[in-house]
Parts: sequence; structure tokens; C-alpha cells
Amino acid sequence: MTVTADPPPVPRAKAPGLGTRIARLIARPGFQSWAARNILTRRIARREGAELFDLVQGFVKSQVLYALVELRVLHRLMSGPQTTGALAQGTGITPDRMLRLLQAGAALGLLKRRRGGDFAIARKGAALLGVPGLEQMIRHHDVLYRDMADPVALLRGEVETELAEFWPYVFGAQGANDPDVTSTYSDLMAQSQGLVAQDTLRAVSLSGVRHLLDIGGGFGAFATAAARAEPGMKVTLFDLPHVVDAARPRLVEAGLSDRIITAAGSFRDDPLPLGADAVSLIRVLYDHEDDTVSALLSKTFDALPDGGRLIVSEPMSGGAMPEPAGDVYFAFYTLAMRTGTVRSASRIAEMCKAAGFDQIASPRPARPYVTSTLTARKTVRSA
Ligand SMILES: C[S@@+](CC[C@H](N)C(=O)[O-])C[C@H]1O[C@@H](n2cnc3c(N)ncnc32)[C@H](O)[C@@H]1O
Repeated sequence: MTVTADPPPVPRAKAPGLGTRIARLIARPGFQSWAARNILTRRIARREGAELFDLVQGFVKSQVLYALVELRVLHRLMSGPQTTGALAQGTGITPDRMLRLLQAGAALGLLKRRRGGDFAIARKGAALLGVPGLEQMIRHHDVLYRDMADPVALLRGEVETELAEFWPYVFGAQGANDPDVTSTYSDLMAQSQGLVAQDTLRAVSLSGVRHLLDIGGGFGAFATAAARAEPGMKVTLFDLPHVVDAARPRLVEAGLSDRIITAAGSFRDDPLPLGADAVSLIRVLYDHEDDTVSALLSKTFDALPDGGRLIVSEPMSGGAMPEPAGDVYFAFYTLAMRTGTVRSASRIAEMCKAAGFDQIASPRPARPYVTSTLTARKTVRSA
């Protein structure tokens, strides 16, 4: 961890506003101990104290979760309640240390400690196993964890992050030609895509669309879900050559290869396929810097006919109303990727407007940690 000299003090406001005066009062240790005892404030003080401690121990919780997943404790409990000794077997972990992990898992609500001292799966633990891609996501966090070991250095841009190598396609079509690499990232993406597709299709109607162009469509999970939702609609899946090669057999397997055609290319360097009256960009923009996004939105605008629709779906920043998934997890994830960023719906709307789109709408997301959506239209104004 970098040893950081204290940054220079900021000038103290001579006539601070009410918010600052209250904050100065709350920050006094004497006030804190008074508030913890006072009958009117003690409930709030205790709740905030517990919330603060939760923030402090956040990384320990994540690492406990990682160990539970890595040791397949949740899976093993799906066969029924187990003793600590049975769960320690074959893990290389002594029973007393396994008990520590199990106690932690129970404290996190993933397991239940039973009266006899053995452990059972809890509802939340079972739900974790039922979310597609969640275990894989947790397991690849060893990389993010290392990248964030020194968050100040990460913010200063001094860390050669591993995530940047894990997702090399973001550096352009050239970096993505290793089939092993593209298949690793696309598997992880495809696992979580079902949920994203579900929430996107709930938030956005594709009714009336004849032909959808899914740019950066990965293995085709969204294309597949969209084609099933709109049986009369044709879909073109556009992505980098190796990704498209991997998507094709999946589309055949889904029995949709006649309605979903693939087009290989880079949206940076190649023209977009023409003929679609709607374009979807699902988890594509947040991988890229503003210049690339602006160029892509302009290209998309040009490729659409009058009245054409644009659908953007990805985790977003809360903007003026910061939000935990977008402004904590995804903001730092994209920082570790060293390209791209999460943007608020209003920032994406601004960029869409600059590209020529109008009728921009962003429905309230049902699960902002899964995705948020924005829609826009191309309206050609007669001179
Ligand atoms: C984060 S993934 C999202 C994939 C899919 N839409 C999903 O939500 O699962 C971003 C996708 O954009 C594709 N992509 C990245 N750069 C691209 C480029 N220059 N041209 C075309 N596709 C690109 C990647 O190959 C990848 O499939």
C-alpha cells in the first residue's frame, strides 16, 4: 500500500452552511457518545454505527464469500445439513478453521447453524446458486481484489491492472483475436446475460420492430431472448470475428439461426450492417471511452432509418443521485479495466442527443445492479 502524505488542507469556510455545521457537530467524539446514550438519538446512532462497521468490514465479507464459493460449501450443503468435520474433509482446512468459515457464512445469512451444531443451506445461499453467472462472477473477483489492493494507486493510474488483460477486447479488434481469451470473457458475459436480457425486455418494448441490430451482442443471449419475445422480428448479431464464430453454434442450438444472422466486424473500423430499424447496445458503451462511444452513437444514428429506435442497457451511475451498484462496484470495475466508465442515464442521453437522437427516455430500473435502460429515436426533420 502506498504511504500517502496528507493532501494539503482545503480552506475552512468562514460562514459554513447548516449542513457543514451539523456535520462538524456529528464528527465530535463527544457528540457521538452523547448520541449513543440519548433516548431520542440512540437508535439512529446505533444504526449508523452498524452501517459504518459494515462498510469497514466489507472486504472481509467478500473474501468469506469467495472462500465459501471456492470450497463449494453451498453446493455441498444442497445435499442436506452437514457437520463441520464433513465439510472440512478434502479441503485441506482443519475443522476448527472450517468452523470459523461456517460461522461467518451463517452470520452473512448464507448458511444456518442448527441446534446440534451442524450447518444447513439458508434461503439466500440457495438463491446465490440459482443466479446464473453469480458464482463465476465471485470467483473472478480475485483479479479485481488484487487490482484494488491499493485503491489510491489505482485512482492515480499507477497500477498495471490484471482486469485490463482479462478483457483485452476493449482495446480494439486486434487485441481480441485469441480464441481462449474471447471465450473466457464471453462465457462470463453470457452467464449473466439472461438476467440483463430479462430486465431489458421488461423495461423496453420491441413491439413493431422488424429488424434488430444487436451491436456487441457477444454469444447472442440478448438476440435470442429478443427473437423469442418478438417472433416476427429478424435479428443481426454484430460482434468481433472470434466472438461471432463462438455465437453461431449457440444460435443453431437455440433453433434460431434462420432468424438471427451474424455479422463479423469492429464497430470502430468497419461499417455497421444496414437494414435494421432498431439497434441495441447491451453492456457495450460502459466498456469504452467517450470518443469511441460518441463515434459509435453517430455511426448507429447513420445506420438507422427515420423513426429508428436505439436501446441502451447497462449498469449506470446514479449521476445526481449516486447509487451503490453503478457508483461503487461498476465505477471501480471499469477503472480497473482501464478503459470505459459507467455513465449516468443523463450523460448517455446527452451523448445520444449530440449524435442526433431525440425522444430519449430512461425508465426507472427494477434492479440497477443488473442493468438500467435508455431508449431514443432517430427523427429526420424535413428542412
Ligand atoms: C461487455 S460485452 C457485452 C456482450 C453482450 N452484449 C452482453 O451483454 O452480454 C461487450 C461486447 O462488445 C464486443 N465488442 C467490443 N469491442 C467491439 C468492437 N470494436 N466491435 C464489435 N464488438 C465489440 C465484445 O466482443 C463483447 O461481446
